[in-house]
Amino acid sequence: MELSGRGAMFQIVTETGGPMTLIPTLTETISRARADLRMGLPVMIGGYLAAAVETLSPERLQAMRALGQPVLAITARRAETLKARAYDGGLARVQLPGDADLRWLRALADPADDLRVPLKGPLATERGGDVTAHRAAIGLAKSAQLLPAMLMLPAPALPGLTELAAGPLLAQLAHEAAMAPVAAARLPLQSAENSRLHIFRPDDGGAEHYAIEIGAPPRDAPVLARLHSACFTGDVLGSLKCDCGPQLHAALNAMGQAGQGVLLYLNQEGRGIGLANKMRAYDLQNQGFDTVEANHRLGFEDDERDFRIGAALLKRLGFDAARLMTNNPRKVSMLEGHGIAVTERVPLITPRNRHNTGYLDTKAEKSGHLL
Ligand SMILES: Nc1nc2c(ncn2[C@@H]2O[C@H](COP(=O)(O)OP(=O)(O)OP(=O)(O)O)[C@@H](O)[C@H]2O)c(=O)[nH]1
Ligand SMILES: [Zn+2]
Repeated sequence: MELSGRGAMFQIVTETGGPMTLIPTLTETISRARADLRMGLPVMIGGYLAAAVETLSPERLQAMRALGQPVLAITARRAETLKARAYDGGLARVQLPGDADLRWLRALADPADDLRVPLKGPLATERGGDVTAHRAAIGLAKSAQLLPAMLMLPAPALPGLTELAAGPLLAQLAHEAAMAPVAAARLPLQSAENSRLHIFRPDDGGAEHYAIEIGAPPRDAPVLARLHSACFTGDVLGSLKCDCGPQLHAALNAMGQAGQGVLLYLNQEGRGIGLANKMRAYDLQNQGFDTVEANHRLGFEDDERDFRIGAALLKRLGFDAARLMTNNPRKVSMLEGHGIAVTERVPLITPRNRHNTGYLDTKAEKSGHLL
């Protein structure tokens, strides 16, 4: 490759790959795009200008409307609550009435006021045509833990906006991130003095995950293991609404007593929807919906977690078999499907109280938990 002065300088920096190595990869561009959406900046996806309704400003909405007629892409879950027809499989493209302002868009995206202001329709939705860009945009919003509602408008690329091709974005969002160990240190715990905390970092710019290794479990035997999804409210604040805090401590205590075990602390708060959306879900639960219905009304699936991470981390730590502490059969099958033999499911039953009993019943009735 011919190099200008600037390029030649780059080449000195890159020892092996040449100057192109300095250009962001697809994974890196996606990570940037997530940050853009969270800040309220639109991104370009497959020839569409795509903005997250949750973070869109009135000025940017006005600027988008000046360029043409946008549609609002929402999930079929959210469309169902809004009584809008979803012709595109898992999603719907809602047409914007001429007077639709940011308040209108937010009301469609966020179910907080659904009961107070029930009728948003009738909503007209589009059918036919290629929806790859819309699907990719919804996937990107979810992976940024934003409400899955994206304002979409075909537009020429604008300078400075992050640009992504729709098909590759969709494929990459389904791709498993590689986990690299970054640091580990001895960390004596109340439940087990002989413990180490390992930090793992994914290559996709996503959240770091942790492994607490108790004792020195032999790598050639099934390890007593728990995959624990982050729950700030339960783990840190001692919330009575769920069973997470008591489960975390019960698992660590059991491993401490056994003298060995591995607890993976996966930063998938709120079953993968993030703490802000979990609080939106709690607000809906206070209005009478159960934990599954609340997720659906927000436009999410019941469980948006990626349990492949758990299998990948166990493998990175050198284990290929586990005695898994869980009541969730999906965790067992996901591990088994990804190369970890589960030789035993160890139940992890914690006390009920008047605040968590409905939640536990719903997990048993709708999510197949063995409680
Ligand atoms: N969206 C949502 N997430 C919740 C709610 N209550 C708890 N959570 C989250 O649910 C997850 C529970 O994680 P785990 O205890 O590891 O998993 P589990 O599916 O309950 O399975 P077990 O291994 O049997 O505990 C955590 O990420 C919590 O933050 C809720 O009402 N809505
Ligand atoms: Zn919890």
